[in-house]
Amino acid sequence: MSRLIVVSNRVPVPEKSGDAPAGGLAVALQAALEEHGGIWMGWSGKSSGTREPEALDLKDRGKITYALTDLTDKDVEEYYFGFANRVLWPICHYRLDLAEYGRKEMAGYFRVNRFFAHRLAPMLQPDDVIWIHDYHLIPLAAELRQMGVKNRIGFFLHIPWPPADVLFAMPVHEEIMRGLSHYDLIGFQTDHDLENFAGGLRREGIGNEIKPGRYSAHGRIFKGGTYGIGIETAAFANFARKSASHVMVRKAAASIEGRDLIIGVDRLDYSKGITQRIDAFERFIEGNPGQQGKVTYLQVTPKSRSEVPEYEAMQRTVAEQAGRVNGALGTVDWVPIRYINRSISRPILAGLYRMAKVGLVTPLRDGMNLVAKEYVAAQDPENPGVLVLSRFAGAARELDSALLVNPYDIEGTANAIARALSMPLPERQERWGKMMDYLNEHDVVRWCDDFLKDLVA
Ligand SMILES: O=P(O)(O)OC[C@H]1O[C@H](O[C@H]2O[C@H](CO)[C@@H](O)[C@H](O)[C@H]2O)[C@H](O)[C@@H](O)[C@@H]1O
Ligand SMILES: O=c1ccn([C@@H]2O[C@H](COP(=O)(O)OP(=O)(O)O)[C@@H](O)[C@H]2O)c(=O)[nH]1
Repeated sequence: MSRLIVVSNRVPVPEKSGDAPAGGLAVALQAALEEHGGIWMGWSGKSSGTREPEALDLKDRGKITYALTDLTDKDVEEYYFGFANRVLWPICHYRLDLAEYGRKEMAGYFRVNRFFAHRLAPMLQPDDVIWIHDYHLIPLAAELRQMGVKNRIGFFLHIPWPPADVLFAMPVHEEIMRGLSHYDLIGFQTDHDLENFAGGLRREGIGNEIKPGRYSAHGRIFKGGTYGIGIETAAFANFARKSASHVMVRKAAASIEGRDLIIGVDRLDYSKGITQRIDAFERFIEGNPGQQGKVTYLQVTPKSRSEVPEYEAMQRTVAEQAGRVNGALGTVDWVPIRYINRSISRPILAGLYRMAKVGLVTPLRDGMNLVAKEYVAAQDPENPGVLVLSRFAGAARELDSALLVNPYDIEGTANAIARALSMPLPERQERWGKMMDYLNEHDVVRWCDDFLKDLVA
């Protein structure tokens, strides 16, 4: 394959060549970029204030060039917080009630995509393969095509794609759908997302599936497929084993004083179902008084997108709820919920996952949910914990040996927690073994290879 050009809103730039990347996606894409040579372009995460951003900041790391651009305050406000995270994010997570449309934000979104195209185009060579990631950058291919770029361009959506009736509530859905038709391959996390996309094309009368995996719309023919993102399974399992002796993990283990640990790890986001999960935990304790004082529920929840009002409001809601439940259920020597509002490093997280008897992953809607996969990979094969997983996470399409729950059903989730905590070892091992086999085979490197193979075919 020729050079690979990756574009995503956020770019994990290593400090120096050979540094360990921050997570699975970075590992896989950096490996692919190393192999073929290439560029990873995106937003620096910084603002240039009211001034036009300077030229791209280029950082060479081996065969990879990281190309970062600042955005103006107005861009960040309208493109990132405004349209991407207050319109596309809620719509794609089926939350029509939370979408806040504004002409200004929509214009800002398309303007920033044009700006990205103008910065990227001069660096392109005719046989480069371009891979664009996520909802922030849907119109980027259309902008590049407008400038005469004929390269193969693929797009992977990390979040869900909604059914037609939800999508059509978004005023600019036609432009968004048209934008997608400029790609050569569109990848979704699950078959449900792909079906929703095809349904939207049909319902709008703008296109259809002309043969399996091949679509026609807006006068273009393109491919669509399902590529559920994986993790670095073997590496994660390995460092979970080592993390057990990490000083912070040992301290955490000592502090729970032999109680069973239940763990939840999520960005503070309304899509993650955190309030319903706390309700379910409370219901579990109320329904199982014998568990009082015997379990600790650790909820790790770093703040996210705090400038968006819905996220800011959630900070208060979840903190108050955790406080209320602790007040109602706790005793002088037992705090049922430990609610942590900051990010924990992956090595420590891996050790905590391994210590936890139950991994509670109950989003109301999620593209994939890598935490679910990491929790499984981190388990001790001799004594694995149980994953309680929302049927509405993309991961549930793959990890069907988890205890699948409907997160809106508080009683059902409470029962699943009880069942997980009392599950006999042979059943735990059987369920875990099936999930681990799947994760070993479908790791993040395979995800990357599968997508790129189809893109260039
Ligand atoms: O960049 P932020 O605004 O701080 O948000 C963090 C990331 O959130 C989303 O993650 C999604 O991708 C995961 C990997 O494919 C998937 O498991 C998860 O279900 C999705 O929610 C977002 O898509 C990323 O672009 C953000 O960087
Ligand atoms: O304190 C934290 C919380 C989360 N994560 C990582 O953030 C990612 C979250 O990915 P996921 O797909 O579950 O959800 P997203 O936040 O992308 O919607 C996972 O790799 C977690 O290990 C982390 O490193 N520290």
